[in-house]
Amino acid sequence: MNRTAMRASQKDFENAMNQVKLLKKDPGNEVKLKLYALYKQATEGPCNMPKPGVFDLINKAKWDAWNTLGSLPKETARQNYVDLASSLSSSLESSSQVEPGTDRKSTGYETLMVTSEDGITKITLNRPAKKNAINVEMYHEIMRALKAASKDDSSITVLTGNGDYYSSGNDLTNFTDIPPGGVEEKAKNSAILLREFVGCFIDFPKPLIAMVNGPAVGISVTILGLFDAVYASDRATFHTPFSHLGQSPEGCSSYTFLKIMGPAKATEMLVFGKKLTAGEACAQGLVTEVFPDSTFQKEVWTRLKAFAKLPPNAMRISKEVIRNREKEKLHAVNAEECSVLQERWLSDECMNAVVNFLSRKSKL
Ligand SMILES: CCCCC/C=C/C(=O)SCCNC(=O)CCNC(=O)[C@H](O)C(C)(C)COP(=O)(O)OP(=O)(O)OC[C@H]1O[C@@H](n2cnc3c(N)ncnc32)[C@H](O)[C@@H]1OP(=O)(O)O
Repeated sequence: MNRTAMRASQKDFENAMNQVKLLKKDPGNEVKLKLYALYKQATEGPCNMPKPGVFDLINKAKWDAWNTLGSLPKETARQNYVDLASSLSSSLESSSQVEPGTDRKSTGYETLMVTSEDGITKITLNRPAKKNAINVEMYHEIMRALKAASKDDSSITVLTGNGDYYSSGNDLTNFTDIPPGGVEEKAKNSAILLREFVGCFIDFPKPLIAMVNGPAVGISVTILGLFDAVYASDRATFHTPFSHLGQSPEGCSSYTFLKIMGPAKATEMLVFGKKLTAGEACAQGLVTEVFPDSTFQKEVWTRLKAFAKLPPNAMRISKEVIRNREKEKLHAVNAEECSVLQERWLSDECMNAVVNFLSRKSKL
């Protein structure tokens, strides 16, 4: 077909936008910038935004991508958007089809390893090169894995990390993927995602145990207050640097941490970002027990295998008795924390912290 003769209709364009929303795999920042630029060119014409400041990295990248399209006609931009979306959905869909019998096929997860054995479902955060930072795909996969574990025939569920970190918390590049509705829409979508994610931990019906194999940051720490037991290697640290990041507590920690360690110690962690060693976290009640790193895996698995032999219904009902009267309160706290964060994510304090990390000017 002669491509220059093709003209994508408004309907084709809308279908292509839906196709992009439904992609199962992240196409990467470069492609997302192209899509953004073509969308803006197709709907508004040539770039009409003032050039953002040099430190406003995210908006600067978007401005550059749009501005590069010069005076490309709206119709051509619309056609190019449709072509790009269609090539993405075929290439990303086919690359997600793997040979039968491979690990990926057997687990169906991109960012996790999930195994079930000896009555224990083990969910391993598996982005070691990124210190197991939780990207949007991982949030969804953890929720999917928890829902599956709540229904499988295992008695207990374990969450741990692959590599030297347990998790470095929220993947800060999540903030760079801005939808057409802008940063407000991004903040709203993130608050919805976070609320659903934390809700899965509040409602998880079986004993849920964290094996904290190394440093833990941000949301990977706060949700520990919703686990039934937390075993830590003596290499682990616990760090919630929300003020440093212009953010505020989540994971119900504004409630659970106060109950667990009292307001003074909770404030040191949640407001002043004090990093705790595993020993300190244990002394304050956030961690159940600390093990030397050299024997951590062996000692904890021996214990977990013994737990998994206990009658599963008794364990489930005991958890219900212990936790159920708190559930309503926890959901209310979760909702409130998410709504405060939705505002925080739009603040200069938060945006500057993210830009500083992404431009490699800061680390925790
Ligand atoms: C949508 C729901 C939102 C829920 C709200 C959640 C809030 C939080 O979780 S707040 C906490 C956010 N986390 C951080 O601020 C941690 C940022 N990371 C760091 O400060 C450091 O990376 C480190 C201290 C965790 C580790 O430092 P280091 O040992 O020097 O290792 P690298 O920095 O070289 O990291 C290797 C590699 O991994 C990338 N990475 C690590 N953490 C994150 C992260 N949280 N987000 C995105 N990327 C992360 C890092 O950029 C390196 O990548 P490459 O340069 O590509 O190798």
